[in-house]
Amino acid sequence: MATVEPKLILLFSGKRKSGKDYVTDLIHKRLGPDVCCILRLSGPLKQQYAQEHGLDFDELLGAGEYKEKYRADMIQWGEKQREKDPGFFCRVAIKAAQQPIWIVSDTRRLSDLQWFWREYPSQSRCVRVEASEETRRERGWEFTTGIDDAESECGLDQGVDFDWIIKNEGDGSQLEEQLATGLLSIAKEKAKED
Ligand SMILES: Nc1ncnc2c1ncn2[C@@H]1O[C@H](COP(=O)(O)OP(=O)(O)O)[C@@H](O)[C@H]1O
Ligand SMILES: C[C@@](O)(CCOP(=O)(O)OP(=O)(O)O)CC(=O)O
Repeated sequence: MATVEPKLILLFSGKRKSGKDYVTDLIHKRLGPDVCCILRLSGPLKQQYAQEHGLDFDELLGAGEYKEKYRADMIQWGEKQREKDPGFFCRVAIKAAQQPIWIVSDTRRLSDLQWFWREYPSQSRCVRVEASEETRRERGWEFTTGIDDAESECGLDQGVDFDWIIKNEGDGSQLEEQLATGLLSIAKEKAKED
């Protein structure tokens, strides 16, 4: 398990090219590396997948064609791991966490959220990053059968009452305002609960 008990965990999800990494990087810069860390469930998945398949881990972490080439097979491989142990990637991802606020940038399945809700019920908040298909296409997204209609992309489309929804359209000119008010609102609500 993690070496520190978190005060707040922001569980992010969103469709491909909705801006999960972009938004979580902005929040990380806003709060600072002493206060928060970004954790990725896909990190340990890609590392083990790369090891088992003799692939380049750094390339899989990138945003280019190399990752997309192996995405479908990584999804299937990852789902087989999750069937055996739904919390495996969550446990590995939080091991390095030292800061009081955790930003999990890439939850995709109810089993991901359920693990955090079970292990950290009072600290976990669900955040959804949304962008129109037009905006996502402008950022390089193309609908891919077997990926954009599968659990990896659709697993959290229903059944989640999100604590915060971030609209990340266009150049995101409204983004900074949303982040300021959203973070303040979550902090205030958490303080009332503690
Ligand atoms: N508000 C924004 N303004 C400018 N560029 C953005 C914005 N949101 C996302 N992007 C860009 O769009 C691309 C996809 O964003 P990313 O965060 O990687 O999406 P995801 O992690 O959801 O797949 C990246 O090149 C990123 O820099
Ligand atoms: C097999 C994956 O973990 C690959 C995820 O890679 P990224 O997290 O890099 O994806 P995006 O940022 O949304 O483009 C997805 C899964 O179903 O576990």
